[in-house]
Amino acid sequence: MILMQNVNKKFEKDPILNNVSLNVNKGSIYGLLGSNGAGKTTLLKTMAGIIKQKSGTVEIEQKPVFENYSIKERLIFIPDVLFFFSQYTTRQMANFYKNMYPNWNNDRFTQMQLLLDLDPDKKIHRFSKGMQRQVAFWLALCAMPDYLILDEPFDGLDPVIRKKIKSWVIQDVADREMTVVVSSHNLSEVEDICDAVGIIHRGELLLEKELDDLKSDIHKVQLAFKQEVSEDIYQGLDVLHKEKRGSVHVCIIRDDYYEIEKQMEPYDPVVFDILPLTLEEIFIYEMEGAGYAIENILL
Ligand SMILES: Nc1ncnc2c1ncn2[C@@H]1O[C@H](COP(=O)(O)OP(=O)(O)OP(=O)(O)O)[C@@H](O)[C@H]1O
Repeated sequence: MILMQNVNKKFEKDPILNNVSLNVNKGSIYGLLGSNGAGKTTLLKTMAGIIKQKSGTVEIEQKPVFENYSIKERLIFIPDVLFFFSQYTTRQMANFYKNMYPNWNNDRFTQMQLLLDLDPDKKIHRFSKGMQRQVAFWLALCAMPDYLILDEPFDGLDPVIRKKIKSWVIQDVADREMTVVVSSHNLSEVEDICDAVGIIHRGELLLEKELDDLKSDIHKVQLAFKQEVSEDIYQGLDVLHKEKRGSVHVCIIRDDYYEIEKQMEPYDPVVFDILPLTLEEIFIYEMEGAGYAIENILL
């Protein structure tokens, strides 16, 4: 489990992280979302123990991460700007990783070579940007980390490789409870793999939610009635947003499906549809409820 509590970080005098607290459960995939400059990279580097917070605590398995060698040999951070030793081939990097990470798996290195179709003896800097990213995942996953922290990991990967790598990550989460944190600007990019999502804006964590809770609990409802109806129809329901499109009422309600049905039935609607929301829609309304326009933060 990764736990950050009241973390503050400044660069010179500029506050970059403001009182950030977050919680990543073991064996889960946590999506960290935010616009350019929101503080995602700074937060991930702090979480990975690469930089030190000014105040607050950053712990993995209840131990501080910074300068903690026993945690770091089980944790891999793939940065948004990749780093490899110049002139090194993937095989040479693999030898370096073998010494750094005690759980290194050589058989896996050979198996993945076939699946990725990359030459391990070619100098990495001669690969394309997307291929270098594949090398980063290849090495990271062969190190068998318990914690994988990924900063904008899928940028530059083609859709086929992206799918393949996502499935390997998910497999490791399922098979051996690897814990993953992944940052992105794009909700739809991480929606299919995450169990929980946090949104950071100007160094503050605005929202942190488990996706299952969100999805089962929020609905788009379309209603039309023979006669005019008053606002009473919504009484007792948690309505996040409502608008009228012609004669159709469209509203977003955070409530149980059956509760909504029970409430509306006495008004005998001629149109009554309860629809699920996409994750992007859910966040738009959640953030609207918190007083933020998500368009300025993510879209
Ligand atoms: N080494 C540094 N020195 C000074 N300021 C920095 C440094 N690194 C980051 N910052 C500042 O911290 C803020 C947050 O940057 P950060 O890279 O964490 O954001 P981000 O959410 O990852 O952005 P992006 O999506 O653009 O990569 C920015 O205002 C940036 O200018």
